[in-house]
Amino acid sequence: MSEVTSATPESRSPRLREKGRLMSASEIERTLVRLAHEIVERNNGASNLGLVGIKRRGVPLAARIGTLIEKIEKTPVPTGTLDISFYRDDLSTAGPRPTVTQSELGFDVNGKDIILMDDVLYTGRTIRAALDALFDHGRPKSVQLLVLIDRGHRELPIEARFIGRTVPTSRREIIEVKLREVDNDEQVILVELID
Ligand SMILES: O=P(O)(O)OC[C@H]1O[C@H](OP(=O)(O)OP(=O)(O)O)[C@H](O)[C@@H]1O
Ligand SMILES: O=c1cc[nH]c(=O)[nH]1
Repeated sequence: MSEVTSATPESRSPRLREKGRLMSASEIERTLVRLAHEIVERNNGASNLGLVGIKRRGVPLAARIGTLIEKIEKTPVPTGTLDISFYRDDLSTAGPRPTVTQSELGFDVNGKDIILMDDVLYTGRTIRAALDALFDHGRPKSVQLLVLIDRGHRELPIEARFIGRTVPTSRREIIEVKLREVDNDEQVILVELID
């Protein structure tokens, strides 16, 4: 039986089937606590750190990890946001009017050890674009990548230093990260494309 969801083939949404929950809200929270400790341990403290979240879900991750590091080290960590939609190398497939927004980093990245954060690492193209955007703001001492989920299938030589969970996936699967600040829900689920 074929599924018809709209008048034209172009506007049909792919059918998705939920395969299971990978992380609950409390598992996400515990993972972020562990990652905050790892960041501090591997950087000998937090004094030279700057946190940068990639819109959309990297932003609440950076904010939460910033709060956790502040609790551990008793010092605030500069935290900013990158919106990389303008820098993606696949704009032609991103829709007719991709949004272009100014990034508000809000602190000087020069000489800092930057922890760049996103929810999912897949092909690596978002991170490549984020690095371009970041270096438009200055020259950090280092850039270390943190992702909540690494699902494999890299198309570029990009690896994360801090990983919440490594999830082997097929290309027909999608990881959906839901965070309360963005989605009014909190979990990570695995879904499968069935169209
Ligand atoms: O490694 P990549 O192949 O670049 O994929 C990873 C990116 O895909 C998702 O963003 P998406 O473009 O779906 O936008 P969203 O964050 O607004 O959901 C996710 O949040 C990562 O940023
Ligand atoms: O599975 C994926 C791939 C890219 N981005 C996501 O959010 N999930």
